[in-house]
Amino acid sequence: MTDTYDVIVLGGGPVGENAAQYAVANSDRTAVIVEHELVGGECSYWACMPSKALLLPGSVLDQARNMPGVASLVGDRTLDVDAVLARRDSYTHRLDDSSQVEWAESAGIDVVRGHGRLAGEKTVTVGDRTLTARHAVVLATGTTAAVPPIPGLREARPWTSRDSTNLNEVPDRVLILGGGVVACESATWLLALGARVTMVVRSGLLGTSEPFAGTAVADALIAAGADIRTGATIARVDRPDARDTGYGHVHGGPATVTIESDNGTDTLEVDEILVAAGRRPATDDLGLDTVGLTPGGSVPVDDALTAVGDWLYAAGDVNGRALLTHMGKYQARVCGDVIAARADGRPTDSRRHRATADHGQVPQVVFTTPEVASVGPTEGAAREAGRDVRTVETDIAVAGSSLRQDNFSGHAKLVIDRASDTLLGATFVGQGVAEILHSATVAVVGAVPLDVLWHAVPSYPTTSEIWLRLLEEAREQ
Ligand SMILES: Cc1cc2nc3c(=O)[nH]c(=O)nc-3n(C[C@H](O)[C@H](O)[C@H](O)COP(=O)(O)OP(=O)(O)OC[C@H]3O[C@@H](n4cnc5c(N)ncnc54)[C@H](O)[C@@H]3O)c2cc1C
Ligand SMILES: NC(=O)c1ccc[n+]([C@@H]2O[C@H](COP(=O)([O-])OP(=O)(O)OC[C@H]3O[C@@H](n4cnc5c(N)ncnc54)[C@H](O)[C@@H]3O)[C@@H](O)[C@H]2O)c1
Repeated sequence: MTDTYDVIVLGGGPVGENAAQYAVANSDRTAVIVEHELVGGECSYWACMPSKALLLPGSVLDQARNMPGVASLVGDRTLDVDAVLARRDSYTHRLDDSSQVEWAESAGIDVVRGHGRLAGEKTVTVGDRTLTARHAVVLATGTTAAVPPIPGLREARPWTSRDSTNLNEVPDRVLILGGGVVACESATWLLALGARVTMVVRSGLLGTSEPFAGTAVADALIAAGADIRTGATIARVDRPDARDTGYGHVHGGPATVTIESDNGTDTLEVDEILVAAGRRPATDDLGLDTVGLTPGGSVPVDDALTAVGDWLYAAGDVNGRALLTHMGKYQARVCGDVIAARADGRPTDSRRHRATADHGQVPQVVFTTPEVASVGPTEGAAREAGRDVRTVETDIAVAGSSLRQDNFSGHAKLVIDRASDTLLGATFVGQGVAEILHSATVAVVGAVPLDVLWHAVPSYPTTSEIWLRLLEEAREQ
């Protein structure tokens, strides 16, 4: 086994895999992925895949309940919890990464198990082994769940997203701390699986989205039974019988949680606490100090994903640019292309060598019921950035969306750059809007003028007809 590779990648999540693949593609370059847990990373086993597998059955049930001819078959039946969890397990391969390792090997990429650390320029240690890179080291170590320093919280062994996505039993009473994406998606599936949910939220839900998105999701969660405490935080937690029972099991006896809110102080007894309060970059123990970087924070990079010289790169969650799998994999493609070009002595000044979409062209879908699909800045963010914008918005119950389910409700908004009359951002809320997001992403990235978009005719009857309503509104302004 060699200890010298052209490219060394630390972290075998979706981003590390893609960076390695692109760096060696169509060449005789060698690469190794160093992974201390499972190849496939957070996304495959503890984040995107299990969460989406848990969410879809609830969404299908909701659609069925709103579809005459099907609703009477479903009645007031609830989800088959065992079947939902079994399907989730099939997507996470029961935490077995052998198929991902096989993929790496088939792509000519070695996998080394263990914790990797930088040890100076182009040098990585894994246990007592020292690896040397001829061309590049890529940091793709992702993030871990942040647990705020609230008295008694850490000692209570609360659930994090790893537990809620890998739940093996449904706690009866769950308190969720946070109002971001993890909190809203987890609340959606926990309610659908029969838990009683209280959310403790500092301000509104989905705070970085258009405000109507958070309101729609909050209304839906409340309708499903959630108790949402806004303007609230946890002051302390007491859980005398906290135990390490493993991922997705209730971590001991009940917890008493003291909640401070605009309405005063309240205590609540719950069976589990889910902390969904953001992420921390996995850089504490990565040897960043050996190359002049500061441990603990995100690794700053330029648009070529370069962190130090022309050899150290950071892609995906670890650089803090956009904590999303698709954006991390996009960065990995850019990063791999840059490594390949530099190794071959080719120029790196073309568009494919710059992760420009990171700057205000980031698409995201929140898979709640209703879904929230957005790209680019909100109106507020655009104005804060000094852009001169106009907006159009409308409720969506066009022919196509109304056909999807009775009582379809949804809302859409475009943020338009006044000077160029092109789209900067778009937000859609409603059942099934995830699949129309890419049309907006193409319009934003392509800077398509609205009078050109007018000629992109949506098919009838589809949810995409919302485009026509929005463009009509824009024309009338
Ligand atoms: C509950 C949840 C749901 C999500 N759902 C979505 C979604 O639907 N869509 C979406 O786009 N994004 C989603 N995300 C975000 C997504 O999971 C991340 O953006 C994505 O996993 C980032 O990929 P990554 O490869 O950068 O990091 P990770 O997936 O975190 O992978 C990093 C890898 O590095 C390894 N590692 C870390 N340090 C070392 C070291 N020193 N040595 C060796 N190995 C190391 C880790 O074990 C891990 O395998 C979700 C996140 C959460 C928490
Ligand atoms: N569908 C998706 O694309 C998807 C799904 C899940 C997660 N993700 C990504 O994963 C990342 C992490 O998600 P997240 O929801 O953990 O983070 P987040 O940053 O989206 O939300 C964190 C929430 O916790 C709250 N919070 C933080 N500290 C707190 C404290 N001390 N007290 C009370 N509240 C506190 C914040 O106000 C916010 O509401 C996000 O960047 C998200 O984009 C994406």
